[in-house]
Amino acid sequence: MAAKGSSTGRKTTKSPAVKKTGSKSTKTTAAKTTAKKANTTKNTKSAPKRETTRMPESRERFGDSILDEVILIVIIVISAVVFISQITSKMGVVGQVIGGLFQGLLGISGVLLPVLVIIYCIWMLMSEERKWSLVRAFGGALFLLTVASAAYLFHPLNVSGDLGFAKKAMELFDSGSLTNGGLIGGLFGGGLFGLLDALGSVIVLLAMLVISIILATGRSFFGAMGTLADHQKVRRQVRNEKIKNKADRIRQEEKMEAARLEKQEAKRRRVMNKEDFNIELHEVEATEHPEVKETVFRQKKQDYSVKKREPIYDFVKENEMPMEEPKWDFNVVFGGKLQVDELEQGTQMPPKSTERFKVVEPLKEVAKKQEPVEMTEEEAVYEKIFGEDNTVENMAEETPEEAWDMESRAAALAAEAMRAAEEKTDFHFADLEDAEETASPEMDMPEVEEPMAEEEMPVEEVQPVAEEMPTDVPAAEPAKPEAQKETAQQPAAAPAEPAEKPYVFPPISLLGRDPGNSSGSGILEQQKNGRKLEMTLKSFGVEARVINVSAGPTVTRYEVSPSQGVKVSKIVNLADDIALNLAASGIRIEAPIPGKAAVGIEVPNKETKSVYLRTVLESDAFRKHPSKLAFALGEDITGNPIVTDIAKMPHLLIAGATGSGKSVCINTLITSILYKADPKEVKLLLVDPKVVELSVYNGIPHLLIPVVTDPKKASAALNWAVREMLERYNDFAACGVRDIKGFNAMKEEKGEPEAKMPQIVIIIDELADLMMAAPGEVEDSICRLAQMARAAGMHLIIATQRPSVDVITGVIKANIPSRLAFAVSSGIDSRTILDMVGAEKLLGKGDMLFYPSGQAKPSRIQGAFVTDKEVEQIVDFLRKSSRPGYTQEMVDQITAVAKTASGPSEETDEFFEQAVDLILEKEKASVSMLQRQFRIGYNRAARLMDELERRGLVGPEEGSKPRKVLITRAQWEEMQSPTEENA
Ligand SMILES: Nc1ncnc2c1ncn2[C@@H]1O[C@H](COP(=O)(O)OP(=O)(O)OP(=O)(O)O)[C@@H](O)[C@H]1O
Repeated sequence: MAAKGSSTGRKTTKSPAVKKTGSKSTKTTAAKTTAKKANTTKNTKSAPKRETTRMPESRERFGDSILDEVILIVIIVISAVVFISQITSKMGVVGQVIGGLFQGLLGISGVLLPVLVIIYCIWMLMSEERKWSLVRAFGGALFLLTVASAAYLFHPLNVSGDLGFAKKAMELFDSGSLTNGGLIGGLFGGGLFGLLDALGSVIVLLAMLVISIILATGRSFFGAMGTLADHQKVRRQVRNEKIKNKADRIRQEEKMEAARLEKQEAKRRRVMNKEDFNIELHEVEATEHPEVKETVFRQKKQDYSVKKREPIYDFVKENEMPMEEPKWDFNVVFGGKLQVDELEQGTQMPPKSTERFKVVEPLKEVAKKQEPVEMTEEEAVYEKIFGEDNTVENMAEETPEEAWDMESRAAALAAEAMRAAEEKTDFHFADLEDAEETASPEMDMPEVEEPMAEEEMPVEEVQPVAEEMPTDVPAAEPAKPEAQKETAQQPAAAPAEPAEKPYVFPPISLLGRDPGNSSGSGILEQQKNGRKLEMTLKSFGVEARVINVSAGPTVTRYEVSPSQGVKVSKIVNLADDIALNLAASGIRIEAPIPGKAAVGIEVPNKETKSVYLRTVLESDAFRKHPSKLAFALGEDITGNPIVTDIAKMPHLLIAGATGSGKSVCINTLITSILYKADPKEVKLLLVDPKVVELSVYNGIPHLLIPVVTDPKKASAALNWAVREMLERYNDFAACGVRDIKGFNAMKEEKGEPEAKMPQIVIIIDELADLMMAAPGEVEDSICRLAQMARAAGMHLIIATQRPSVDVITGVIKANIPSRLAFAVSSGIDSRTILDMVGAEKLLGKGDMLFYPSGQAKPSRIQGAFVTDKEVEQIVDFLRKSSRPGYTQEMVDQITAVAKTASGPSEETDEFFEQAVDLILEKEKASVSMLQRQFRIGYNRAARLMDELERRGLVGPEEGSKPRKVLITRAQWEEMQSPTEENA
């Protein structure tokens, strides 16, 4: 079909030429009887000539017409006749003549000649390349000559040497047959043999054979050899590929099998966990927010773990953190004396838990083994607070100068003992006694076991029994009941007697120790990911090398150095593709890493690791930090502890979606202060409109006033803070100093250390709630504090889960330079907090971007983790060892401020009269004008405008135009006068 089609096509293209030729021959030859035939003949003959100009493509092709095909068929038939005539005598006389002629001339080659011709013609018919080739014909002839000569050499004819050439030739011709080379073979082969003998002749003939084949086929001999080699190479490659694929398949199957097994194992573990945990719907004890409910996973009630208030955190954490079970309690309380069997006997620990209470070497001995280290004065003090050798024995050996320490630590130990007993029995000593009065350094340790033995009884029964035998408990003399929780909930009613009592730093053992078993990404995984990263970038045309890898607790950073001419933005744009190739949940790209000629690609670890607050607090960075406001933030991307100074920030904005880790961060901040600063040096003002987050701190000595939960009071507290700040400025001016440092240094010099000013940290957990309640006042106070409080030693920490512009207003943002962003839901939120995207890529659970003032770019940090339970323990300890620092007087003072602060805003805004003056002066009114003029928030300005409208002073809203002022100054004065008269 194709051949037919092409032949039709060819005919169509050829027709004009045919026509032209026809007209030309008509002109030259007058009488043409068979014009068509003549035309056709002429056409075939003259075609090559014409086609040089008109149809160059068809000139090269033989067989474009049917006639060509006919010619080829005729040639094939003639060749067949020649061939048959030579192999049989049945072709008659003609056959005999033809046979004799060909065999006489060529011998065996006479048979090969028609065969070759037939093959060639068939090839011509089949092939697309239809052109006669002289070279091929020559190659064929050479081949026949070679064969004939070879036949002569192998089968020489016996020709008499005496004959002349003509006779000799006749004889060769006559004796030509299928077994020899005939006349031509005899002449050429004979000549060759005569000249080169047998070997030389064979070599020449072989050479001729190769040349003839090359010429006839048109294929290069060496090319063919090369192709053969290539074919073999390709075949080998294919075979290798197949083997590789098979290996890959097997590996894949193995992987899938491993994944399946892992899944099964995980399922099994989940089932086991489910058996261990009950799901309870826990209603938080906040009566003001009865709708607040959380689903928590709690360990099944065990006789030793029943407690009224359980911390709320997810069960994974509970599993991960062995500190939940007070291994360290026993170290500290019993100084390593208590043995496992005693414990088991006394506490009825379940077998799983007792593993953790292994025999602990007495700490004193451990201390002895340690090499004496030279300590600075500060470290020595620190060691007293943080060291684990604060056992009773050690305390007994202490000098009288350290008596305060002994006393306070005795209180601490008593508190520990009580807490341990409480944990075991659900019995709260706080309900019965005053820990301070009963603390005694000479505690009789074994007695401690007795209340624990009560554990064997059902929990319900423990309480009455405990009440009946208070003397059984070492630090449990009957005392006036002091309801600590009531203190927490009704702070104003907690008058604190001003008792001069030194602050006892909470022991570090109250915080859980890092078990150190979980790891970040392994080295192998890092190498694999590094290679994948390079390959991925390469596949997108980015030449880059991974030059360094830093593995942090939750993410691993690959430092990629791009080649010359690669745009950094190109790598940044590939973030999603890289995440896809590394099968990562999401990656963040830091381009470039500040101070390095590399781009940081942060990939989440498959296994994340919690950063324990204790680890950071025990680090030199925290211990040796000179500031009392050192904040143990967490660990950076390389796993180094990060400690920052709140005093330098000087104010901090913390924002992040719900559940991202803000509250834990605030807890670590407060805990850092509790471990670093005496209440005389640092005071806290905690504002918690959410009620549940910070109320736990009620009763600690650092608090200026009890935790403020009422938004109205919060705004009053901020007003108080502003006044305090201004008073401090007055004091500075009076003393001729510039800031709190100068003031305190001066007082120290004068020998009046008690007159020193404490630094104040104001912490607001959830700004959004405050902004809703009293937007204008809160914004005003925050701004004034943020602008001026630094020198006065007052610092603001503001947290919010709503990073929107109506909460974090431009004014607030402009005045709070340091930012801490936790995971947020969108790039827009990230921009609101950090002025750049990135926080939306964070992983949650304490993964944060810390952007302090003065730093070029935010740095990624995994926040330290402190559990609610640990916080409770620390607070319990502080409550028992010291008194709250606030007085009723102070609380009353703030309440009074609250009244005045809420007074005018409830009725008429304090700016009302000034607003009237302003609109009368400008003869127009708009909310933005009021905002600008009085520096108040939108809500307050809008309320002011509503009030103006209600009183008929301004007209209604007119879209974007300012409102009309409906009265004149004279009218307003008239309106005012009767009021004044009444007044
Ligand atoms: N640094 C951390 N390390 C490990 N896990 C953490 C860390 N911070 C928080 N988490 C986990 O995240 C959970 C939620 O944290 P947190 O309560 O602080 O969130 P939040 O941002 O305060 O939420 P909300 O705004 O709703 O109060 C915690 O219960 C804890 O399991």
